[in-house]
Amino acid sequence: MAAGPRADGLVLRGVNLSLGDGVGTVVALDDVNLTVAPGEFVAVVGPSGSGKSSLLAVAGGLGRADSGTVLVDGHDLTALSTRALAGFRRTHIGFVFQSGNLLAALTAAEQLHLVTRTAPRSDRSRFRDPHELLDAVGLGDKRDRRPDQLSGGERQRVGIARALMARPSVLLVDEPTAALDRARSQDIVRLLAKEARQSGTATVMVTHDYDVLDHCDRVVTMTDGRLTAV
Ligand SMILES: Nc1ncnc2c1ncn2[C@@H]1O[C@H](COP(=O)(O)OP(=O)(O)OP(=O)(O)O)[C@@H](O)[C@H]1O
Repeated sequence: MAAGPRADGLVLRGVNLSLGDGVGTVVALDDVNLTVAPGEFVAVVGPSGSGKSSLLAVAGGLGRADSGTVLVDGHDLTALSTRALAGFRRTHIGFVFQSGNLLAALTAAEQLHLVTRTAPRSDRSRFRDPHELLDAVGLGDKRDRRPDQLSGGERQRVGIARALMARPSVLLVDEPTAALDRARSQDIVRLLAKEARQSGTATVMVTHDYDVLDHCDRVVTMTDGRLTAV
């Protein structure tokens, strides 16, 4: 695997991305530069359509930039083959989505165990203990519940725990509080801040929720594909 210059956490340098083709082309990312240190918690705000989801996709290797560099723990994602990128993503990058994206038939503990079971044997030693992790996110007593037996905030906690199973270097979080009331939103973002610091995970959260920004170390704004510090 190609290693770039040593740079822990997440580094985006001069990243450009256009989407669509012909007359419909949109510049989703325009010379984006962003560094998130291990343990740092950065929020990304900005209008709808400004490129926030594109930023998470490129930072997490779900999509490829047209140009520029994306480093995760010093590894240049742009230099990896599609196959190598999929393996790297599984062990180094965690994703948390708006709805939690849980499997309806599985209990909270089973959602976490599944991550271990579907991973190659060589990756298994790095995983955290599902029970300890569910304790850490405040769900120790609800580990045997399925998603329909959990509240929205609890489902989101399971999603966060699942994303942290492989001890990722980078955690990418897309609007985690969109479906939650104010008190639960505060709890969830406080949990993300605590986990970022304790586990040293470089964490990026896209949000429209200005009430939760106090828990973040830094806030950056996307406007028309350009990133600026607040
Ligand atoms: N597959 C696509 N083809 C063409 N244009 C696209 C595609 N996906 C997104 N876009 C456009 O790229 C721009 C950035 O979209 P993106 O989803 O990154 O914005 P966003 O800030 O996450 O928006 P929101 O807050 O509404 O989720 C928008 O103008 C969007 O319309």
